[in-house]
Amino acid sequence: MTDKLIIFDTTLRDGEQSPGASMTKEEKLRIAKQLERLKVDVIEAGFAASSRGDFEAIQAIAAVIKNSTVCSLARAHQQDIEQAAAALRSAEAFRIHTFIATSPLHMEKKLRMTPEQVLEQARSAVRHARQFTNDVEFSPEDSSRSQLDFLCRVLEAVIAEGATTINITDTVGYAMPEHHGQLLRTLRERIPNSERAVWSVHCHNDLGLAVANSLAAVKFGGARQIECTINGLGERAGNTSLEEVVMAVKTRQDYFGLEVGIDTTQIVPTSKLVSQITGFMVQPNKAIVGANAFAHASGIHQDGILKARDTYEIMRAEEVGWSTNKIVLGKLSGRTAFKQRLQELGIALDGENELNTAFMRFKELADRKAEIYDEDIIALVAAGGVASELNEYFKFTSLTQRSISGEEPYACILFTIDGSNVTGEAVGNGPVDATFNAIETQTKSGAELILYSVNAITMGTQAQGEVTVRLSKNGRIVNGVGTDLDIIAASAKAYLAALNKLQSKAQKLNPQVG
Ligand SMILES: CC(=O)SCCNC(=O)CCNC(=O)[C@H](O)C(C)(C)COP(=O)(O)OP(=O)(O)OC[C@H]1O[C@@H](n2cnc3c(N)ncnc32)[C@H](O)[C@@H]1OP(=O)(O)O
Ligand SMILES: CC(C)C(=O)C(=O)O
Ligand SMILES: [Mg+2]
Repeated sequence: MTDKLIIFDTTLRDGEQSPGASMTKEEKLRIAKQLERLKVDVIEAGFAASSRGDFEAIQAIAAVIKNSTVCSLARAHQQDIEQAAAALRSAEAFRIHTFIATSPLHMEKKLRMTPEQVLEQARSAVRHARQFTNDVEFSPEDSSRSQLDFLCRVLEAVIAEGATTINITDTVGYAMPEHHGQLLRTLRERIPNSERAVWSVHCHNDLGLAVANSLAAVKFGGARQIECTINGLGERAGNTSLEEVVMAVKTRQDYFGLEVGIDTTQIVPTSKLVSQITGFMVQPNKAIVGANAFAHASGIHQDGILKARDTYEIMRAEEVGWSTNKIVLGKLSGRTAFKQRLQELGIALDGENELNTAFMRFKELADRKAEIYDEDIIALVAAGGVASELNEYFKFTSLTQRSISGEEPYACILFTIDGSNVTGEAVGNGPVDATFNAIETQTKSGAELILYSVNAITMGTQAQGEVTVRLSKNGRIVNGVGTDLDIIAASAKAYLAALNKLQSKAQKLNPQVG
């Protein structure tokens, strides 16, 4: 029978130790329910003794989660362990996770304890935890900088006291994959009662090696539990990322020979939820859950993908919860991808010559524009050239805007319509509303605003703001994006960009419009 790899998620405990990722009880509960849908084996819900709020969050999670074991962290202290047990009491299945540092540095400088005192405290913590549950995990903190002989003594002692999981930690992300795998193997070989426990790893990403170290511990050290977090959230540079280890073990089943119980189609929804709640954006090129993880921009790859997805995809986007992979049209695209997109848009061109002409126009446009959207292609084919696409019909010039407490915000915008200067003035419920009203006094588009979102694309108070505006008119929906240091000016640019798209569609349907 194939061995199972236990997935222990610590997004709600170590993940929350990320500066800025603190979560409310309700937010933790939402994430815990999603982790249960993802079918993680163990949810570390928090550190019960750390605060009243965390205690209550663990209690609330323990009360509703039925299909995953719920766990709380506790120092090797009687009171911490009792708090953990009290918070977890109503869970269907629960685990107490107790820990104490075993490295010379931590014992001497932080705990100010002798190794013998640490050994005794570890032993009595596990003994105490076993009074509340048969499921007790013990972590020697800073394992990778601990002395092997001492580690063996402590671990043999805690297993004898009834610890059922032994979690080898790389607390500061110091380990190297080969050594970490070797460490696990040596410990399991040297400790006489090692077979009585499940061996686990908990790695940090300070050198970007958390996933590699975890997988090495599984492959070469016999670890059968990985501690990880969604999006790799966690203290400092974060923890092992759940999505990466799970997909590595699943995609390379031939190499690992292990099963995971995770419903991988829930990976992307979980990643999005955690990102939305914590406000930590996922970088576009992040493995598995980044927006570009299944996107193809270059012609040779697009051609390969359209002929056989396996050429450039080792996993299916759908397998991890994306609706599909993406072919992004741009200056590196080739004829195959362009032709395919025309077909998807229902545009039939007459023979290879027309296709070649359209493709040349597309390349010319792509050289000047980062990404080519469907509206661009429609306009490009309809207008018979690229010129109309590149000339912005509505073009931003400048904006004056005033917001004074107690007064209605006012905006005055200068822009061009088909090359002629116009000025619009209006008030509104807020500065953005006033700006959009001012634009409408001149364009009279009557379009409905259905989405407005702001993103900071650089850091700090000098951040470039990126605004997306989605407009709807006569059943057509378009997005406009605008960037500026001034968020209101970015909003105006985004609104005008969306109007340009509506305009180019209208021109295609009725060339007299405008
Ligand atoms: C590697 C990790 O991720 S460990 C988990 C880290 N997570 C957290 O620390 C988040 C929650 N922590 C907290 O809310 C607080 O630190 C508390 C409530 C746990 C403790 O608060 P305080 O009592 O004010 O102690 P403080 O945080 O200042 O110092 C920690 C104390 O715990 C001791 N300690 C640290 N780890 C352990 C341990 N595993 N077992 C026993 N004692 C420990 C330290 O030596 C120190 O003791 P001292 O006060 O006698 O010097
Ligand atoms: C408490 C332990 C498991 C930990 O988070 C670490 O060592 O990084
Ligand atoms: Mg940690």
